[in-house]
Amino acid sequence: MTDLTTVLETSHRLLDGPPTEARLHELIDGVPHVAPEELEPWVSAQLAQARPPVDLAGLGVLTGLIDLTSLAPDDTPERVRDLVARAVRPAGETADAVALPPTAAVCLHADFVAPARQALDAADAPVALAAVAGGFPHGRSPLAAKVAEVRHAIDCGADEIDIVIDRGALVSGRLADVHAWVFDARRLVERGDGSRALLKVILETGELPSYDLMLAGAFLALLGGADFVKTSTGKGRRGATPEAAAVLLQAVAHWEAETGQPRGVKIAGGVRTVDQAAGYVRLARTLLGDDAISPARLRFGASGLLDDVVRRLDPLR
Ligand SMILES: O=C[C@H](O)COP(=O)(O)O
Repeated sequence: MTDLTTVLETSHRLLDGPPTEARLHELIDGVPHVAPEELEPWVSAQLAQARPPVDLAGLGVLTGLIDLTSLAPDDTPERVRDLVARAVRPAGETADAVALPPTAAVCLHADFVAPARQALDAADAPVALAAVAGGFPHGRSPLAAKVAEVRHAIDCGADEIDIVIDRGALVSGRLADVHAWVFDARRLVERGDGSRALLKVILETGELPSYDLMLAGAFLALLGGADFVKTSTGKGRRGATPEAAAVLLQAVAHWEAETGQPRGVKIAGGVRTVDQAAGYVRLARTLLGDDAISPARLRFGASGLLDDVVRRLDPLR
């Protein structure tokens, strides 16, 4: 895991100084441009070669990449406990339960971290607790409120924090503001005992007008210390698309080439079927390599994907 000093040193090296507006613009201008006329046919060709998993092992790998999510306005502590039980034992209390591993994480609103922590600790299973925080889904709360929400989630025991970028700042070219909020959040996920939570940064790609802006936002998030860049909140007009995921994967590949630091991509919003997920896995494998097909590098933030995984167990029982 990259520590805060490394984040600062890497940023200083790439920018050749502090994160001023001018230096950030220069850096982002140097990130390879995404041409839609090349990206879109390339993505289609990749998707045509995707092979959905058909056996228990393959479905298990996919399960282990899921951040099982509930971000409904009418969530309750009871629903949160059910979600945790499902994440821990995705196939339920049957003999097949051994066939599927736990999901990578559960992902919840920040006010449900405490009951989820309790349930996860009681289950003693390797499932991380992720919370959306910082004015999710729009990020338009005052900074003090965003800070307090992230801290609350950390203090209640979150292992991972999903924040949204300042999209207005990105779209209007205020790159220093985009970077500053990510870096603030990166500092906030540090705990008093020297450990820290993971930071995932949501671009809300479905609301961004160009692939270049997605790439710029993702690269700024990585520069600010994001462990993962994430496509969507699931609350926008459009969730993840294979093209947006490919752009974020390219940003992570470029980051790794420049810094030697591996980072991850979380694909979220509207991923409901194993076939869809297989397309994204294909893109990740092609752009980041086989080793990236692990929860340290690839996640699916999804409320319904696990249902399809479990459905596909039926013929195998
Ligand atoms: O971060 C996760 C998303 O909110 C999940 O979206 P979904 O309900 O479309 O799967």
